[in-house]
Amino acid sequence: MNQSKEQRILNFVLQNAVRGDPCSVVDAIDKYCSQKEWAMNVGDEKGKILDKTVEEANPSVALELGTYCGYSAVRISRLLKAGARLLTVEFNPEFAAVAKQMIEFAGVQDKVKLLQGPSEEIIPQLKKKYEVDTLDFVFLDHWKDRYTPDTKLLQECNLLRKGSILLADNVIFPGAPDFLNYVRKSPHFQCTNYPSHLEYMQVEDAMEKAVFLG
Ligand SMILES: CCCNc1ncnc2c1ncn2[C@@H]1O[C@H](/C=C/CNC(=O)c2cc(-c3ccc(F)cc3)cc(O)c2O)[C@H](C)[C@H]1O
Ligand SMILES: [Mg+2]
Repeated sequence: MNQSKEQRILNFVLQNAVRGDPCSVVDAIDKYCSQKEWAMNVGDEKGKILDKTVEEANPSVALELGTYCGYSAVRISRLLKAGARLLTVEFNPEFAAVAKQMIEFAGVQDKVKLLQGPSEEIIPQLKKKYEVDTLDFVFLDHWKDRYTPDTKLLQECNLLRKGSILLADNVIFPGAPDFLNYVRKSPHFQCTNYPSHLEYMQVEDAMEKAVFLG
């Protein structure tokens, strides 16, 4: 059975990155996906915005929706302080398997917990099953039409606190118009837009930061 693109990306990392070095894993994925096969990783340009926002949040507990190959899970977790953790949610078993190996090769497995399943089922379990009080940082990068329902679900489950930072990828391309509408109109969020470009392309994209005001 021939390999998937995601398995080819993983193999390139295993052969070209340095085990235990998260930066080399991120660089290897960017190299492969910019030169060989495009893939929907957040990429380096938007990745730098992600880095700055993670550093601003300095989270003890972070959540990512849409692990895919694990690029942003490795990118986020490399910045986490001692004892901090990232919970990343992926419902596709093939992608979860690739991401698990990616995370372990990068050596960040002690900081990252990969939760396999749909976000709408996992989010309501975070407090009791995963011992989360509130989330300091949330990265939204899953199906774009799920950003709004999952943001509402995070609020309903009391998982956000005053100052919790949400960061959403792709608010221009492919676009998340209802999410932009929701957070920008809501009195509970203070929003900032970060213009950028689609990963590995010269297409306009942007990220949106939404700080929960309580
Ligand atoms: C319903 C269950 C919801 N709950 C869920 N629960 C758990 N996991 C979920 C859920 N919903 C989805 N996932 C997982 O997250 C991943 C999905 C990621 C989606 N990302 C995009 O679609 C995108 C497209 C482009 C793009 C740009 C230009 C193009 F030409 C083409 C594509 C660029 C980008 O940066 C993009 O992030 C993964 C594939 C999928 O299994
Ligand atoms: Mg994306």
